Amino acid sequence: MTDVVPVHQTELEHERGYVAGLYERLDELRAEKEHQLARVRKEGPQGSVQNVSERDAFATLYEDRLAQLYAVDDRLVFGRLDLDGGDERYIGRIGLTDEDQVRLMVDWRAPEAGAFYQATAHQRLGVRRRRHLMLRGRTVVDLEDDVLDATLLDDSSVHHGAGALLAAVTARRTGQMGDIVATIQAEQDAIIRSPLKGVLVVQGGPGTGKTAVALHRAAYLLYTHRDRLKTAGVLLVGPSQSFMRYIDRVLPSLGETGVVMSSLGRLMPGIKAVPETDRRIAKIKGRLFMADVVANAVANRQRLPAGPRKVDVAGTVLTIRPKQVRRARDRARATGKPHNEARATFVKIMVRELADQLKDKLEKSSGAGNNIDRSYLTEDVRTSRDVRIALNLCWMPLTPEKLLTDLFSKPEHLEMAAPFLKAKQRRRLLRAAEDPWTEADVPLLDEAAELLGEWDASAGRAQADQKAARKRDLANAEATLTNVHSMLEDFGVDGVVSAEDLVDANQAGDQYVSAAERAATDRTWTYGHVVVDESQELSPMQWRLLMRRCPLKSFTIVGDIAQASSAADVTSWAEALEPFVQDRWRLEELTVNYRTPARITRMAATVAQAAGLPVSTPQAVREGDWEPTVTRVGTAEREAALLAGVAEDLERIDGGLLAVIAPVSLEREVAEMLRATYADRVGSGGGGLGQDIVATTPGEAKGLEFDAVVLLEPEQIVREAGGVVGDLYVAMTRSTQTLRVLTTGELPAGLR
Ligand SMILES: Nc1ncnc2c1ncn2[C@@H]1O[C@H](COP(=O)(O)OP(=O)(O)OP(=O)(O)O)[C@@H](O)[C@H]1O
Repeated sequence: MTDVVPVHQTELEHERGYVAGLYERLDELRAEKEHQLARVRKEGPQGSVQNVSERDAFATLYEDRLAQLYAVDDRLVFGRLDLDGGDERYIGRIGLTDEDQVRLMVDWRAPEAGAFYQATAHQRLGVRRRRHLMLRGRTVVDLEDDVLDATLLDDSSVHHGAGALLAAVTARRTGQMGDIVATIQAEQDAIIRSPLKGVLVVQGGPGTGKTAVALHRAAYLLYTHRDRLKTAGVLLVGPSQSFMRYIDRVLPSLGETGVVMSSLGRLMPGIKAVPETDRRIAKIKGRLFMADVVANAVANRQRLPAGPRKVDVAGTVLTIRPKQVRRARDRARATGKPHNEARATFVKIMVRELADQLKDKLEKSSGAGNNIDRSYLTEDVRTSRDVRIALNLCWMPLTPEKLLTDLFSKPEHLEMAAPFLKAKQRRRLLRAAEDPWTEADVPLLDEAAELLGEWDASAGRAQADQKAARKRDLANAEATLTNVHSMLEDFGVDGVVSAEDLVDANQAGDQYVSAAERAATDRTWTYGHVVVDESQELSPMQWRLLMRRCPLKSFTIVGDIAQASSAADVTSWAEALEPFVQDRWRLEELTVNYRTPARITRMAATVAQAAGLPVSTPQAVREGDWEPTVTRVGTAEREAALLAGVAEDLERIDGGLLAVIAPVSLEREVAEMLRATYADRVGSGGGGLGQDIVATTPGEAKGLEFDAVVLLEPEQIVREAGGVVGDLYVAMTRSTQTLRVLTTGELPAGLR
């Protein structure tokens, strides 16, 4: 009898040998870069300015490359293609060549790697066999072959494993999202590699890999369109800080660090907004008419005095008349500049007119002729405290924060700016001046910043100077690049470095900041591409802000319209996008659920459909081991039932991650209950180090996943969402293994 193990073993040994070679090369490259970096650093700050800045530019390049080489260590290689011509092609996180430029491994994003994800038995794309390599540490521990060429089926080297995809989707969750680079499915790959231009909407039910696809697409676009995107950058927007923490390791593991990641609450540099807990407020602040409210609020800060106003200029009393202010105001507004910048025009006109008035008065009182120096008079007017106060009352320089604080804390300001809102709606918007900014305020602050412009006109000039200097530097850098071309080639980075890289590196020496870092701190930065996750949640005002961040309108928008909470207030992508791009967007759909077992998706879909949500019948990759349960208990028994359920589920998931998802009003109580038994094991969001139990809410759990979910009081969750079932649907679809529903009251339709 022939034993199958030796054949498998032979193949395994073969792959181990090859993979060891790849790691050897990786180590070599690291050592090389370390050495080059040390050498450059050792040179110290000598030589001409140009030498010093060239040295800094190289140091930064080596540091970036080193960071990338270190980030890709885990599962460096994951696939092999056997091609018709007899060639073998290894697919991994980055491309590797040996000293003679012979290719050892292809970057998964390169066109030559596409077949790894796209080839099927029907459309082989020249592939005879696709092999998945499963690694632990640096060792290949298993193989899995997809045979696409039927003549290979009897080949003894073919190995059918347990299924790379199944192994990936059943792996225990850690509270941190991992990449899916080894098992991207064909429908996902087509989206990841879709062209850069235009607006791409990716619609998919829960767990279909929308977040994973969004992240891999960001990495793919940066790789494929490096020239265009390296300097402008890519912005990735997610719903909350806990979500951003959940996904923040994925891009580095794909060797990419150039993406600016931001939650909706952090899109305005310098503002750390908290979630808006009152959905009614979020809804009002999210509507597009708020742009008019903000514009009105700005216009209302360009005021006419009620009557003539006397001002003292160096002992002479002058009069500021409403008519005069109106004229100056109209001319300043006609410049089309933002408030703070147009103010300079307003002040200039007023000062000139007052100086004329002063001149007349002085001449009249002294009887002197036309011989008073105008510049002295202008200076007198300008430095008069009375004049300064009077002009400020007419046209005060403002920050976005000050404008909105006044707007929402002074009822008369709000009434003037939003006369078309009902009194009840305006009352709802009022807040104390010291209240923290919420996510719903961020687009309004951004709108205000846009209309107010730079605080100080000289800051605008400084920016223009900076731009001119940058242009000069770019020209110099182009010249430098030509000189160092051959040097770069030696280091294997030619083409990776651009003139912009050199300028950036030159600008600040050790305080070098990448395009991504600069973009993250500059509100007016415009990106080359924007990826938006959980985008069904965005309000029209949030869309408006994001559209401003990418005038080229190059977007990847992923989400599930059925998961929308009530605050988002949209029922279709067409409705959400129409105001900004009309019908110029394309739709792709993801149809397979990789997260949630079929038993759970069926129950969640029933609940969604009972509420009239347009949820299609889910297709899940596995059935799951445990039937979801729904239990009704008396209020007095709720705690005991919860703790018993948690204990049982923890045992089932054996070291995995468990979440109790509760209505917002119960979250704190639930966290305390859990802490009384599990102490430090209890965390929030996606959990933390050593925390395998999480107390959370449907809003916070959006986009995250857990091995077990215990869901408390579903009817109350629906009530808190203003009767919309989206949040409950989100909560029910977070689990990778078990779902347990506990209620003391009614149950929503579909769960009864
Ligand atoms: N091709 C794949 N191979 C392995 N795992 C995958 C694949 N696609 C998705 N997954 C896994 O399925 C889970 C769900 O993916 P993801 O969070 O991206 O879904 P989603 O569509 O954004 O979900 P939701 O809208 O419910 O938040 C993740 O654990 C992800 O790693």
